Amino acid sequence: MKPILSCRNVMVDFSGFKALQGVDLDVQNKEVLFLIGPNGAGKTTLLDCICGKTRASSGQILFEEKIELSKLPEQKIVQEGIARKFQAPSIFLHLTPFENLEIAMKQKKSLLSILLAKMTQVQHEKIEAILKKVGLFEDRHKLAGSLSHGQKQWLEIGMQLIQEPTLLLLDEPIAGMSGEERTKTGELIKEIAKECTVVVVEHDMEFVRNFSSKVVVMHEGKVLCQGSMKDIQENEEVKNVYLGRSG
Ligand SMILES: Nc1ncnc2c1ncn2[C@@H]1O[C@H](COP(=O)(O)OP(=O)(O)OP(=O)(O)O)[C@@H](O)[C@H]1O
Repeated sequence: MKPILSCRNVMVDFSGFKALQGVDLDVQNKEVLFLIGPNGAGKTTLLDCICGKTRASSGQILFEEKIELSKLPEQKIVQEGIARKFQAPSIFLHLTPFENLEIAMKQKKSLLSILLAKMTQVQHEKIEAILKKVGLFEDRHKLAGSLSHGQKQWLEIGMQLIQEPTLLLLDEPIAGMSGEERTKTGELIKEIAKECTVVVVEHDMEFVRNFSSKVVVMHEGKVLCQGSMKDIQENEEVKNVYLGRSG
């Protein structure tokens, strides 16, 4: 099977500091791939390179076998179907979940024109479907600022999903969440992966164990190893650099 995303020898140099030192990674269509590894391993930098926030100093990042992402501006990468959710939610707290999704759906217009413009029935239904998917339908008319931390994160995921991405990048999506919210987020990721490939940066090993289809371990700007969670846990190098001897 051809990978949906293929990174070859990707390097990032921050004024002499080599944050990525030749990353080779294939991501298959509709898999839930977890990127793990010690602090500073380069996980976030790799997501930044894929979505165009950071430029690779060399190497290739090929999307859908033909689109060279390392040459494209961020907005064009979004248009190609790659969505990125950052750690901190960037939702409008003084608007409702419904309105937030409305804005995300019509990204390029001004805030006022979006809220004044009439919505088609199809658009309305699309927003409602996303609200149901992320578990916010009941709360769709509350102020987003009054939602729990987990609900705010789900709203932001919904704002990415409404763009109908092919590849969704999530950076530590369960940070700060309660146990119940973590499980719901894992279930949501599994649901999303029916239609979209998902790459998740995560430190919580229980979460990775429960919801990953593939795990990639990064260390010092490179891929150290990859496989199932079981493969990873049995790998001696991974035990040494990350999971510890008891891991
Ligand atoms: N803009 C930057 N300028 C200089 N160095 C940077 C920059 N961004 C990241 N780094 C460095 O690059 C290395 C990789 O950082 P990155 O955030 O990708 O690691 P990470 O694996 O995501 O770590 P964590 O798990 O702590 O989030 C770190 O040493 C970091 O300090």
